[in-house]
Amino acid sequence: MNALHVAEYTHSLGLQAKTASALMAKAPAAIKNKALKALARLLRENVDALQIDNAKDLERARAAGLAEPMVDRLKLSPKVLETCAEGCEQLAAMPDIIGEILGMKQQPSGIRVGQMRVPIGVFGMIYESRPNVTIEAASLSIKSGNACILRGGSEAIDSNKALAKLVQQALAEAGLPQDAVQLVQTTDREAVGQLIAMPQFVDVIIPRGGKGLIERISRDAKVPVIKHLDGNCHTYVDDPCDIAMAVKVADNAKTNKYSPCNASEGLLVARGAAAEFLPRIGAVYAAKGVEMRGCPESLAILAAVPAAKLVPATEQDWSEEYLAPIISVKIVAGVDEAIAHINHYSSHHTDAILTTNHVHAQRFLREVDSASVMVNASTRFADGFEYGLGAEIGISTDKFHARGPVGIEGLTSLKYVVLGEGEVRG
Ligand SMILES: NC(=O)C1=CN([C@@H]2O[C@H](COP(=O)(O)OP(=O)(O)OC[C@H]3O[C@@H](n4cnc5c(N)ncnc54)[C@H](OP(=O)(O)O)[C@@H]3O)[C@@H](O)[C@H]2O)C=CC1
Ligand SMILES: N[C@@H](CCC(=O)OP(=O)(O)O)C(=O)O
Repeated sequence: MNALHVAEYTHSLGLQAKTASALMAKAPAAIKNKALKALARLLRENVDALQIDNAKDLERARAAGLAEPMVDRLKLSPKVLETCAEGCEQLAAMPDIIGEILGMKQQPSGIRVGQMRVPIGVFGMIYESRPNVTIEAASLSIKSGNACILRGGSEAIDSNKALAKLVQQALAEAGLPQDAVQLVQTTDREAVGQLIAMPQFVDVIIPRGGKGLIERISRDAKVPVIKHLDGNCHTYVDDPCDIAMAVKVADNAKTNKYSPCNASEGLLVARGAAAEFLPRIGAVYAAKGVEMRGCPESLAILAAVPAAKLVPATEQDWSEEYLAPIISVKIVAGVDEAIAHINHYSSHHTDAILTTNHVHAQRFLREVDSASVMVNASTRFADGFEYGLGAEIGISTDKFHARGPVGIEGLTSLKYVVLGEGEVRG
């Protein structure tokens, strides 16, 4: 496709989405739930076929030398597909919030004023090469009565095309417009440029990705944006803290999975806890092959850990999102320095304190300026499903409209509803 064809193609996706969105906005809950249940069934019926399409993506990715954590996120294993199917069923079982009226109150003039929850309309989403996101985004879009245009990562194109076909089949089975969920079928980035510049069709753009994507969106978007960007997340081990718990949580926060945006990339340790904590977490990371990029003081302690991969940290490391078996390690004086470091270097995604001091915990929750702030829990929990939202569009690193994991509510807005009996303003 040349640039002109990409523009025409993206324009047609926009027009179709806009038309479908009007039908989705008034679709009854039972019909939307029928589509979600049909999608769950189709995912289960097509596990083998989906593996074949996914294998094409995996083969290309391996041939291109994609890093193992990135290959891992590309996989559509039967387990991943079952989780997607269960997610659709869970969304179907959740109450429909579209059309609900909140806070209706009579005013001195006699009119009653409340707010009605309505779909946003059409959202365009650009996301990484993780094909299960196609199902999470599609299912949330259906449940929230929106239409969407999905542009997944180019490495996942075959998997995404196969999944999008099933989504459209499910929509058709339920009698909903197939164009309510459309996948951009080309990997040409020109389509991204078009998608973010069609305010006549697209109400909001959700970019889910790293720094290259941020730059493009900031430069070219003509549509409102809810950013879902990089995660330079921290775990701060306080003094005092339960050291055994801190080792378990800091291990999970880094090594449970390396590619997600909610994995911890920085480990801060209070000076008073370092002598006891660092050798223990150092041994765990060493056993898992995690490289530790430390400040001089932390390296002096970690040097005693057999087989530890130690590298002196540079200034750049404090800002780095590795998405790999690497973590930066810094000893800080205490909670004040930890909060200051996080507010300076973190990407305001998710940060955690591990402590037994209530005042320190409260200060961390109030003073750390991130979308999720946690006490005694792994940053890996920053996820819509884990937060009880059923599924997630992603983790918003913006402050407006939606912040943190975004579920159904994040895809809606509230409009004012005014009910009168002929009142006029004096
Ligand atoms: N906050 C959140 O919810 C989430 C954030 N992330 C973040 O995403 C990043 C990891 O994913 P990664 O795949 O490396 O992210 P990228 O930003 O490289 O890619 C994400 C998507 O953006 C597209 N893209 C990237 N740059 C451009 C550009 N200049 N113009 C047009 N499209 C572009 C990619 O397309 P193409 O395939 O063509 O490269 C892909 O579809 C990490 O920073 C991670 O934290 C990941 C998941 C969730
Ligand atoms: N909320 C998700 C994070 C998804 C995420 O960041 O994905 P990716 O960057 O593709 O590895 C989870 O924890 O499963």
